[in-house]
Amino acid sequence: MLLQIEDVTKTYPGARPVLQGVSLSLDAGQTLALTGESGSGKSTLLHLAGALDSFDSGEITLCGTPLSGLDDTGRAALRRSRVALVFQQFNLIPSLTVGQNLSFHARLAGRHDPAWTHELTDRLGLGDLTGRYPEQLSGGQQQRVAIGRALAARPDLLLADEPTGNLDETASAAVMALMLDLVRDSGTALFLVTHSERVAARLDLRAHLRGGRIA
Ligand SMILES: Nc1ncnc2c1ncn2[C@@H]1O[C@H](COP(=O)(O)OP(=O)(O)OP(=O)(O)O)[C@@H](O)[C@H]1O
Repeated sequence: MLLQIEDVTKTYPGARPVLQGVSLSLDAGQTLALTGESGSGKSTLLHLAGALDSFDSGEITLCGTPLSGLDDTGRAALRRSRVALVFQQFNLIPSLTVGQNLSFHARLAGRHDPAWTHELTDRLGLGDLTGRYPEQLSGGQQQRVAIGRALAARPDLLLADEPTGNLDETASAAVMALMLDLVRDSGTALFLVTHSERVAARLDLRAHLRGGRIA
């Protein structure tokens, strides 16, 4: 099991509980779509799964490591070696070219593989854009760079929070199709937060959050 979430609860200070006993699991290479109304806790759960934040009770085991026993430093180390993230905001580094952005995280993690980065660049249709800066790209192109950057380090788990939320329908469909092809071919597991039933239907597993639980 790559990711196991067991009876997890989470309350932000001064607020009512967001997650109230959530359990789900994901095998290596599996894809999971998480849906739920706005404010139901989808991003919160995704952040917990990626060791980005702490939780109150229950357990999350990522790549065999129970997260409850880790402090911020331990969580950061696990994240760097195993997890990649793609958000609605593309979060590219503005002062780096497309080519430099693509290899940035893989280099940081000591896992830069030029042949794989080259393949990603080609398959994402970014070959002619590697010398440009993020501000010189369309939204769809920027998100393709963000996906390439995320997968360049060959993570075990890709966490994607509404990755096509800022794109129009055509760009959104193209980016989603590329992301799904790439995660399947590279054996990366995908935990995807989406509002789209059509996208959710294409993944292996589905979970729906309601009232702080998986419905
Ligand atoms: N850092 C925080 N501090 C306090 N409350 C927070 C924090 N982050 C989220 N919340 C609250 O927790 C609840 C769940 O938020 P979350 O972002 O996980 O929902 P979501 O399902 O991803 O929503 P959306 O679909 O609108 O992005 C909301 O009521 C939100 O206001």
